[in-house]
Amino acid sequence: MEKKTKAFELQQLALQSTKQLYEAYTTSSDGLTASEAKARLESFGMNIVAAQNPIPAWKIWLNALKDPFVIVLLLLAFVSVITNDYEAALVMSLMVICSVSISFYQEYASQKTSINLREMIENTAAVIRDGQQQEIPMDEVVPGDIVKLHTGDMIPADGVLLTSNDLFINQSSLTGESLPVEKMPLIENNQDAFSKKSAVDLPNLLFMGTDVLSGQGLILILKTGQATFFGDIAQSATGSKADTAFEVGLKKVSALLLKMIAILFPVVFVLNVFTKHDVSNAFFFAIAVAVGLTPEMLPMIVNSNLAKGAQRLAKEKVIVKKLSAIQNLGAMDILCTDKTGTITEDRVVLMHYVDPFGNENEAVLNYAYLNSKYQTGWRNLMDVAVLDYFSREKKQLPFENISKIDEIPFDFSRRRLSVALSIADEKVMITKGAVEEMAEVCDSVLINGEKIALTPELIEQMKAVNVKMNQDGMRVITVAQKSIQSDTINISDEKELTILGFIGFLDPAKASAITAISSLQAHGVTVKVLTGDNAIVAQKVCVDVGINAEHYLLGTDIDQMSDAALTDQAERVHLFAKLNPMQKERVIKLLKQNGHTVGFMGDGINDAPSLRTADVGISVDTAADITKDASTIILLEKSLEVLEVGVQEGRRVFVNMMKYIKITLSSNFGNVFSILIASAFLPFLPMLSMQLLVQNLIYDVAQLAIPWDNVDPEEIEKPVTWNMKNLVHFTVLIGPVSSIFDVLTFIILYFGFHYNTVASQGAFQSGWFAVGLITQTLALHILRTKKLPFIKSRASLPVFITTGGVFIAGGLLSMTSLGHFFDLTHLPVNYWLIFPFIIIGYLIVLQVAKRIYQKSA
Ligand SMILES: Nc1ncnc2c1ncn2[C@@H]1O[C@H](COP(=O)(O)OP(=O)(O)OP(=O)(O)O)[C@@H](O)[C@H]1O
Ligand SMILES: [Mg+2]
Repeated sequence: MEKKTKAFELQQLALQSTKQLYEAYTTSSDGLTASEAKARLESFGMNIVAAQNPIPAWKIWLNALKDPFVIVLLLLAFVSVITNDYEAALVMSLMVICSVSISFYQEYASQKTSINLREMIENTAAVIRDGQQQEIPMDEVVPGDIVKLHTGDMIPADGVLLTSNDLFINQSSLTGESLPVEKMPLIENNQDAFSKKSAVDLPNLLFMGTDVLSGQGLILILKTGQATFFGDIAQSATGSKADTAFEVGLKKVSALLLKMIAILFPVVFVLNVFTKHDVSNAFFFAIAVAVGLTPEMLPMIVNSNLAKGAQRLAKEKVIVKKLSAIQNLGAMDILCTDKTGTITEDRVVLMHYVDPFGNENEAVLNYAYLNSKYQTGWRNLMDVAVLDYFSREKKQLPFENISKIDEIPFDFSRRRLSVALSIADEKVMITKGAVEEMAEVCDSVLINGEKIALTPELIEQMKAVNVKMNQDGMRVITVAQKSIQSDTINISDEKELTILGFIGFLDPAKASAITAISSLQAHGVTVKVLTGDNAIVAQKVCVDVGINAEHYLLGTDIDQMSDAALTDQAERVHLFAKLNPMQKERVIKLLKQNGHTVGFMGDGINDAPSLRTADVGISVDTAADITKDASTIILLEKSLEVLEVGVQEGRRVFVNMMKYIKITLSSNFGNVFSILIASAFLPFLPMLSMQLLVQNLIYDVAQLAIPWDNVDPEEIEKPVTWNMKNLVHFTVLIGPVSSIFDVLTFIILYFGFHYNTVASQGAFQSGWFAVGLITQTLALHILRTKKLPFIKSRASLPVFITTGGVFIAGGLLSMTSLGHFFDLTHLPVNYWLIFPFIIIGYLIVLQVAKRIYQKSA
């Protein structure tokens, strides 16, 4: 309903004249004043949608309270109060406070980290205020602002178009339609046609969440933030990126555990009712068992691991926009990258301006300069290089009276850029672009001021000039021109052009790319180059940085291949040249489908679709807004070296998270057996619900240190991926080891110490409490590494500290009167003499089981 009214309101506004709108919004073509803008920001609020708002602290507290562990504790506390056991109630309340505080803190801190990181990469909008154009953070745009739009910009908020120039918008986030839509302002003679259209189809309405594919425009902002059309759908749009393989695996594990709990709960309950004839105790015991099996720490450990990793990466100038991207970074086994700025220097330099035969020619430079200077689309490295050269060499144009008539912006399928100028009253169209695409639209060449029709010989001669330049690693662009009559130009005018000559840019391989690429390859990441440039230049650069580019595929080649054929080729080929944005994306999609975790690194607006499709989209801070928006990782310095560091960190995070999951899953699996056996045979509960919960809490706190743990270098040598089969195998093999020693403990306590009556249950429970706590904690040290624990691989100090904490807590509870709160009793000295042997026996068997697992995995 609300969406409808929003649309309706926008529609009504869109049909008003500019003058009416200026009045309604008390603004003008000079924009708002700074003070007015400030006042509006205060009354309308920041230009952000609710989905981007941080979760308020009270909600995080509430979420922490919703934890099953906490609920059971509260329930037990409540029962304790009813049964007048105030001591127990007090203890349980303390535990609740402790647990809730920890999870609140973790959750709050990871949210803060991710907000801080996001703030480091800011999108800006070009607003006109006080008659001046200025860049302001996009979230400070207010209704009434006038905003200038260019190729590659995101539309900052909902607005109405005032003027436009070949403006094409991608509205797919709103409509799902991926074809570009042309937008134009309302003028007298299109009013009728406009009034019949729905809001999204109105050519003069632009919406937040969409972006400029090409052209320019000027818009008046009507609605900002949550009031925008996008406001309501942002939630689903931002959350739409598919789960990472890790997240999928995590969900499977959680589902598995839930199933285990669902089956176990009734079984444990019924068994204990029959054997102990105490319904309420049996019920609470079953609940405590269920709580013990719930991996309540899982989200917390995962989040704090990721936040920790993101902070470390930020120090390396790698900004992670979405925390879960770190998992994919660690799992990535193919990195696709564009060429310019990634494996070549970030600066392209103009080196040559030559006529069709390769002789230096000032006219070629002058025309190239005019083209770059008067185009207003996205200015890329090559345009910058032309302008730089001109000013650095203090060149002067030999003409006067230049005015601009029109332009056709660059796009990645034409690979050309045209401007129409009037030079001393003569109208010319100047076009520059990729050699192959220019050849299609030129029919003559200018040689010594003379226009000569193209002949096969001439074409051969020019090709030789190009190839020579390409082989030297130079990218070449053709410059051409023709006289025109009309005052507008469009794509169909790009024909019958006369070639003036070529400009050559030096785009040399980066020295640092060589080491970075070999190191990535050594660590199991294959690097592939996906470029829009031609094959000869790209091949040269690939050879320079150590990428095997003997075989390559062109955009035109892959268009003729079936998905299956291309998948097969894409596995083997490392260089793809002359690709348009859609072709780049297709290669990535197919590699992904073939089971790889694929990263893509690019900085152009042509890279946005690929960045979105890749498992990890990597871009740079200087890239266009839509490019940054499509990426999950932003490098503050564009270099493959920091990426290498990022990959290592991603793997480290992955390994640490996996540790927790493996250990938790296997120890839970083992506990299931122990509890079933104890439930069936003992005349009393093997442990009180309270004791189970305390044990659980202590153990959980100990695991909080895992994100700070060391990782063996061998474990991050290769990409790390989720492997469900190995995980199940590990669980089934390792889990029962603890059951064996639990049962051994039961036997010792029951038969050796004769704790076999309800009256002596306290001692029995205390005995198992100590064994369970210590074995689970030490298991962490054995299972955290593939190597010999303590000697060949040592945990980090924080892990040792928390482990020590468990020992102290366990000792205090077992040996001092503190344990009485939980009905734990002192055990005879004899038991403590046997205790170390149980523990050591367990550790040895566990180490052996781990070895067996490794041999078989
Ligand atoms: N501003 C421009 N004017 C004319 N032609 C251009 C311009 N920008 C790019 N081209 C042509 O289009 C081709 C493809 O563009 P570009 O090199 O930016 O693609 P890409 O896929 O991003 O490649 P890269 O891997 O080098 O970044 C260029 O090789 C060049 O021939
Ligand atoms: Mg590029």
